[in-house]
Amino acid sequence: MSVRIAPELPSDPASSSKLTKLRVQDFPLPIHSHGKAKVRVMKVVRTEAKHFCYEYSVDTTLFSPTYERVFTKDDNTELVATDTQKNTVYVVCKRSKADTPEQFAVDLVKHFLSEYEILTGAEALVRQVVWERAVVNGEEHDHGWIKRGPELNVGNAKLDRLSGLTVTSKLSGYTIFKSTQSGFANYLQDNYTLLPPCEERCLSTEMDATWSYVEGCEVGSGEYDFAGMRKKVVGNLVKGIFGPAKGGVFSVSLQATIYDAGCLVLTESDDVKDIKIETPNKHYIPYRQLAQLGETFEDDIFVPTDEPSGTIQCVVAR
Ligand SMILES: O=c1[nH]c(=O)c2[nH]c(=O)[nH]c2[nH]1
Repeated sequence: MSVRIAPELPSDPASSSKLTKLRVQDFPLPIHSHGKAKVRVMKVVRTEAKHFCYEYSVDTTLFSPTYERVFTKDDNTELVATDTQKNTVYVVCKRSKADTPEQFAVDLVKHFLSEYEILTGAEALVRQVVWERAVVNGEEHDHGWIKRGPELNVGNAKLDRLSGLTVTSKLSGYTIFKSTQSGFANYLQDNYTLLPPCEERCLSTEMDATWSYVEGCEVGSGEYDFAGMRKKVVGNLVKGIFGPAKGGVFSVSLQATIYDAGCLVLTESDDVKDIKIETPNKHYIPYRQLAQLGETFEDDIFVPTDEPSGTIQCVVAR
């Protein structure tokens, strides 16, 4: 019978005969971290009456000055492997009662800091896929879901042992279209300008909006109503961009419109400290060649283009 003998690993990696480094000089390492990106998890919560589903893609990042030795000294002692971070996402998802990406992010960073003393900070970025309950014959389905568009609800939590908890919320890929009540005129005209001014155009964008919370908000309490705040912020962004349901509001530029919408958010939500709004301007170009094809352009046939796009963004802050 043959006996397998485990190969002896050198206890001091430096004494190993393996070549592990080529550098001839050490330099400072002012910034380092490690984490796992895009850990995908779907959680299904089943009640008697109906089911709920939560799909997330999570990035984790861990911070510890002690981990400098991992980079510089070939020393992996006490390193929380990125594979372990991935497993943690599944375990915390199982244990957590979170029904928002923000709360799941908070639960994750609290877990990391309470589990591993060596860490000085942890960050979790949680992107939630927006699954909408299907409606059949006017009734909400108990277990059928539909996903529309690239929209994501995102929560980010960063917990630092010294500076505490910071949470931000983000709506990404929110695609909107106005079929009127938009124009663009009075901009600089020079030898490079071809765009004709207009008082009537379509306006479209795939918006990202990121908001942070004023100090004193109990975002770490486990009870904060992130979902309610998201509904209010998104509602005011939509109101700011579209205006009243009958008649709307005129946009003289995307710049003016997103500033207006940002101000509305800050006025209506005392808890929001600032909001960053990013709006790539997706152009719908009038198809005037219709005339050459025996038809008339009546402000009705457009060519959608999203490349190149305008990149219009601002931060509105208190
Ligand atoms: O709302 C707009 N803002 C711009 O800065 C711009 N530039 C452009 O070509 N079209 C538009 N539209």
